Amino acid sequence: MSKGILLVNLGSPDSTEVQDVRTYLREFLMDGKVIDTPWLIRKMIVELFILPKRPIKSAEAYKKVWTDKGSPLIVYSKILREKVQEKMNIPVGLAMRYKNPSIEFGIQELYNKGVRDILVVPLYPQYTMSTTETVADKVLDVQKKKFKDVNVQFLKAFYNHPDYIKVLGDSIKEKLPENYDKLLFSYHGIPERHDRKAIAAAKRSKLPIETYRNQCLETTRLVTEYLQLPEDKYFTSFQSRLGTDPWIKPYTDETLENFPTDGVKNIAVCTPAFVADCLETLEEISMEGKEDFEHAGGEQFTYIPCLNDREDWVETLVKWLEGWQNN
Ligand SMILES: C=CC1=C(C)c2cc3[nH]c(cc4nc(cc5[nH]c(cc1n2)c(C)c5CCC(=O)O)C(CCC(=O)O)=C4C)c(C)c3C=C
Ligand SMILES: [Fe+2]
Ligand SMILES: [Fe+2]
Repeated sequence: MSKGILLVNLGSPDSTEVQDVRTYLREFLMDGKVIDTPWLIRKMIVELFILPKRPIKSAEAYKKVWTDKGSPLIVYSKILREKVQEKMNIPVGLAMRYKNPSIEFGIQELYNKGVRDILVVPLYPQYTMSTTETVADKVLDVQKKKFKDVNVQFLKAFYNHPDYIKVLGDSIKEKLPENYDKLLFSYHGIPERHDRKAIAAAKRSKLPIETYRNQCLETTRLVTEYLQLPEDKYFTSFQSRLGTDPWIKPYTDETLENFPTDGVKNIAVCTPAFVADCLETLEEISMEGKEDFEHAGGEQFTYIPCLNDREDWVETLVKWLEGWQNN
């Protein structure tokens, strides 16, 4: 059967217009694996409490990072796809979980090229219900409805894969200033409840599972071991909290505000839950986070970019994908 690859990332609004941001947020937040309440309650939370005002604020944030070619997340994902395609002799497609190019479009493109056996690559190093699981649900849903003769498989989360740890470690080493007080690993957060659900599901199925929080801590542990950093030189925190539920801690915004009072004035920040720079890294961390840190008395803030289209990251992906192709 003819093989192909589908890279999948989260997705962005089609433009920075408030209406486009609202449509995007509606699709994203009405996903039951993102806001995991019964449908009616979710609909009320999203329509009454989030969608009236949040799109206005988010549209302003998107405007600060938008490029001539569109959203950074999509632009970097497209370049990554092109570079991986250049090195592979089977079709490589790209899709977004929300908005465009959709998963259905991505599978259709591969299908039109004769592909009937697809490896889906969720571009998230750590797995959790609001990322990897929802990609799998959507792909399987589309496959059952429209592509019954297509076989799909999924690349496993790679948060502890030695190849990934090496690429991430090298990307950090290249940007880490000589004199810094701490390297902050800021991961996207999730509600604590999502990890509790993962533990409960693992117990029921008797399968081993790492919570999302533990996967993040493991990525930090392996990278700092690779870089031989002493324990007092790094810290892990969780960003992008939404709503009033408790999310996994410690929170990045509080960490950045408290660092200077604790004598931590020169920092570098990396964001290993994201493989491509996006709103959450460029605006929330490298702009807002930097400003809050400096306002609290911080002196030096170095943002370490995501892997984006780094050559060693492209080569690593190609190595993994060829492993599947030749299997
Ligand atoms: C309940 C809400 C959210 C959960 C859970 C969540 C998990 C989660 N998200 C990412 C990756 C990204 N999130 C991005 C933006 C973003 N995330 C949420 C909410 C939740 N995320 C919102 C509302 C937004 C939109 C922006 C905003 O209004 O603040 C992005 C950036 C998208 C872009 O266009 O650049 C990414 C990437 C992960 C990895 C994750 C769980 C681990
Ligand atoms: Fe998010
Ligand atoms: Fe954010």
